[in-house]
Amino acid sequence: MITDEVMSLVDQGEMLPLMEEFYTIQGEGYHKGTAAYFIRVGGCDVGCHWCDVKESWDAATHPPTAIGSIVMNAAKYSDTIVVTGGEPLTWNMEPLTTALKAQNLQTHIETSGAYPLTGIWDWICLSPKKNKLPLADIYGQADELKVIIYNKHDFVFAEEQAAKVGQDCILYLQPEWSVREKVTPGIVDYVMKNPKWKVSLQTHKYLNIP
Ligand SMILES: C[S@@+](CC[C@H](N)C(=O)[O-])C[C@H]1O[C@@H](n2cnc3c(N)ncnc32)[C@H](O)[C@@H]1O
Ligand SMILES: Nc1nc2[nH]cc(C(=O)O)c2c(=O)[nH]1
Ligand code: SF4
Ligand SMILES: [Mg+2]
Repeated sequence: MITDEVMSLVDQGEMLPLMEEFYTIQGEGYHKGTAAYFIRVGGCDVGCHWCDVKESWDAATHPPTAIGSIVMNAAKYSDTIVVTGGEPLTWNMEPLTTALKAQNLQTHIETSGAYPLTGIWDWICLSPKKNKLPLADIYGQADELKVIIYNKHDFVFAEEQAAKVGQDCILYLQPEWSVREKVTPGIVDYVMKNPKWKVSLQTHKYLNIP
């Protein structure tokens, strides 16, 4: 049973519903190919029908875990920590990232931006979703924009989202995994015609690693 005290610590971000943590290679986006320790926090109500971690959605199925123990594990493995989910911004990321920075770790986040940006981040990967758009404030903070391409309209959505980020934000189109064979030729063609975009692949899935 989860006590009121634990619920209050989760509300403050001192504990987080931890789904899994693993040391792997960042598979996607700007830092692809770089070793990093992943912290996957449960809880997401954005509801992408093609989400590749639906098991993360229900926060109640993931044990509230003290951030001290999460950080202690992370520091053993890597100096680059990727916080993902689920939707990590469901929770207050201030305590976790403050503790990671106190250990001199680089903090990266993978987020849909659907909830207020909390925490101290060295790298923000914003991956906007049509069904729950990012809040206005995060666009100017994003270091990379990673739009998932599932169908043709997603290119239109990608341009709408790119119009909102800062000048230095790096722009990626990433095929939705289940339709990758169908959509990848269109992405290749689009990037050659619109070279401000780059292709991002989920390289960890090709490498058969987490
Ligand atoms: C599982 S999400 C978790 C973080 C956050 N909720 C988000 O969506 O950015 C991590 C990254 O995987 C991407 N992603 C999820 N399912 C995918 C799929 N089936 N194919 C390609 N990318 C996917 C998301 O867009 C996001 O960039
Ligand atoms: N290797 C690897 N790289 C990733 N980049 C973003 C991921 C995520 O699920 O947020 C992810 C992931 O799950 N595994
Ligand atoms: S926002 Fe992220 S975790 Fe949530 S459903 Fe979409 S891809 Fe999955
Ligand atoms: Mg993933």
